[in-house]
Amino acid sequence: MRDRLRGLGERARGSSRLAVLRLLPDAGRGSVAGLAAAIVISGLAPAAAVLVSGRLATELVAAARGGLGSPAGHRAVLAAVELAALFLAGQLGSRLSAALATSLGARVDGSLQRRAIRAVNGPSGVAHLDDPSVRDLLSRVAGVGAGGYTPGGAVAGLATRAGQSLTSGVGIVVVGFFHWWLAVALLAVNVWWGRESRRGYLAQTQVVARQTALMRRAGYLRDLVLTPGPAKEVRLFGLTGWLGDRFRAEWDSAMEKVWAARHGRRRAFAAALGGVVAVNFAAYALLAGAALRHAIGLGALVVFLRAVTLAASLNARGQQDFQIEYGLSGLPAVTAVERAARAAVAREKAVPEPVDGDRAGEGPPAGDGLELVLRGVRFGYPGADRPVLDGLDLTVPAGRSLAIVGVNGAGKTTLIKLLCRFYDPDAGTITAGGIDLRALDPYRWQRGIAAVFQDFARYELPARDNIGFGALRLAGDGAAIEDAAARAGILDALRALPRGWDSPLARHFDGGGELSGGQWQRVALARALLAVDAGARLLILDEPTANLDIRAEAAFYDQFLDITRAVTTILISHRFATVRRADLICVLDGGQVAELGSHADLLGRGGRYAEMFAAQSAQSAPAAS
Ligand SMILES: Nc1ncnc2c1ncn2[C@@H]1O[C@H](COP(=O)(O)OP(=O)(O)OP(=O)(O)O)[C@@H](O)[C@H]1O
Repeated sequence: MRDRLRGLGERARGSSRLAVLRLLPDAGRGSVAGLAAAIVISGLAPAAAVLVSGRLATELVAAARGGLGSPAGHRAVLAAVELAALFLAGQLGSRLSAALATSLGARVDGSLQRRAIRAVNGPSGVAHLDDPSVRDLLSRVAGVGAGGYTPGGAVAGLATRAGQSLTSGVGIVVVGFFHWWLAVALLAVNVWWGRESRRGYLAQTQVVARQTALMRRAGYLRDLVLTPGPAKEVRLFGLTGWLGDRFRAEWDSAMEKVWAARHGRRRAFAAALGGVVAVNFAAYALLAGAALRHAIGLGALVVFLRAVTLAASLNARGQQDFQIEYGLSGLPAVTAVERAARAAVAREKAVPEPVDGDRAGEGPPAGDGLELVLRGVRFGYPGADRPVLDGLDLTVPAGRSLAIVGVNGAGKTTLIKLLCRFYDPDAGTITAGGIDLRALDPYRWQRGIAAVFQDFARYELPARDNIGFGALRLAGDGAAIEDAAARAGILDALRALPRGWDSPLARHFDGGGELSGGQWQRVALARALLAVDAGARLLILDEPTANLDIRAEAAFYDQFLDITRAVTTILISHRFATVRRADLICVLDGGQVAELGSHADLLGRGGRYAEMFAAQSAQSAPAAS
C-alpha cells in the first residue's frame, strides 16, 4: 500500500513537472527559446572549461621550459583566454537563465492565478465556496503551507537543475574516459541520491497538503492579530497572547507531521549520501593512484579531477528540490479547484428540466419590473439536517415592493440568495416574468439585479469605483455616479475626501479616507441605485438602513417610492418604520409565508405581524415620549 502510494506520488510529481512545462510556451515562446539556449550555455560552458583547463595545465608545464614566447606559451595564453571566455559565457548564461526562468515563472504563476479566479467565479452560485475542501484547495493555490514557493518558482528551480544536469552529465562522460565503470557508478549514485532527495520533499509536500485545514485555521488565528479589522476587540479583550498561543500550537501540530515525514526518510537519505561519498572518494583515490603511478599526465589529471567535481555538482540540490517540489505542489490544487468548479457548474445545469426549456440562456423578459412567483420552494444548505425554506409560496407583483419580516434565522436572506441564483431550490420553482430562473442565463439574470446586502462589500478602492461597480457600463460616467451618490446622501462626504473621487476608501492607502458605518451603507445604496439607473429590474435591500441615523433613514424613505418606481423591490428589515412603506409585507415563519398583505391589512388581522409591530411600537414609545 505504501509503495502504491509512493508510486502514485511519483507519478503525480512527474505529471506536475510535465504540466508546468506545458504552461511555458503560453508564457512566451521567445523567452522559452532564450531560456533553453541560456541553459545549454550555462550547462556546457563549465564542462568545456574542464577540458580547456587540462590543456592549459599541459601547455603551462611546457611553457615553463620554453617561456611565454614559445609555441607552448602561446597555446597556454590562448587556453587562458578561452577559459576566461568560457567563464564569462557560463556566468552570462546562468544569469540569463535565472532572469528568463524567473520572469517565465512569474507569468506561469499569473496565469495559474487567473485560472483559479476564472474557475472560482465560473459557477453563478456560491455553494462551492461554502465547501471546506474547496477553501482548502484555494489556500493551497495561494501557497499556504508551501513556504511561499509557487509553481512559477519551480520553473526557476527546474531551469537551474537542467543546467546543472547538463554540466554533471558532461562531467560523467569525461570520467568515462578514465574508467567507464566509475562513470556508471557516479551516475548511479547521483540518480539514487537525487531520487531520495526528491522523495523526501515529495513526502513532505503530501503531508503538507493533508494539513491544509489545520494550517488554514492556524493562519486565520495569526491574521486575527495581524489585521486591523479585529484589532479593537483583540486589544480590548486582551486576546493577543491567547491567539498567539493557539496559533503556535496549531501550526506546530501541523508542522510536526511534516517534520516526521522528513525524519521518516532519513535512513534512506543517509544511505544514498553514503553511496555518493564512497564513489567520489573512490574516484579521487583512483586518480591519485594513477597520478602516482604516472599512468596519466598532468593535463589528464586536471581534467579528470575537475570532471569528478562537475559530476558531483548535481548533488548541491537540497534547496532546489525544496523549491521544485514545494512549488509544484500548488499545481494539482489549481486543477482540483477547476474540477470542483466544473462540478458546481454541472450541478447548476443538472437541475430538473426548465419549465420553458427553449428559452434557456436568455435574459428575463422585457418590460417594467418583473413578477416573481415562488411555488412550493424547499431549500436547505448542504449538510444541514433541516430545510430553511419548506414549501414556500409567494408572489411579488411586477414593479411593486415587498417587505419580508421574520425572526432571526427565519430564512429572509436565504430567500433572496435563491432569487439571485446563488443557490437553486431543492424543490419547487421560482419564475420571473413567467420564466423559470433555471431557464435563464444566470449571468444575465444576475446582472439585472441591484442589491444592498446585509454584509455588503467595502471595496478598498477609489470612491468612484465603489459606486461604479453597480453598473460597469456607467462606471466612467461621472454625472451618473454623482447623481447616485447625491440620492444616497453621500455626495458631499465623498467629495471632501483627500483626493475626492480618486481617494481609496481605506486610510492605509496613500490619499485614502475612512468612512463611518453609516457612510459605507450610503455608498452601498448609491451602488445599487446606479445599477437601477443602468436598467436593473429587481432591487434587493437587505437591512439597507440598519446603520443610518434617524434623519438619514427618513430621508431615504422619503424617496423610497421614487427609487423603487417601476422596479420590483424586495426589502428585508426588522424596523417597522421601514417595512410599512412597502406595498406588500410577508411574514416568514417555519420556512413558509405565515402572513401576507399590506401594513393596514396585517394590522387589521391582529396576527403575528400586528403582535411584532405592537411590541416594537411599545419599545419605542417611551423613548419618543
Ligand atoms: N451559507 C450557509 N450555510 C449553512 N447554513 C446557513 C448559511 N447561511 C445561512 N445559514 C443558516 O440558514 C438559516 C437562515 O439564515 P438567514 O440568513 O436566511 O436568516 P435571516 O432570516 O436572514 O436572519 P437574520 O434576521 O438574522 O438576518 C440560519 O439558521 C443560518 O444559520
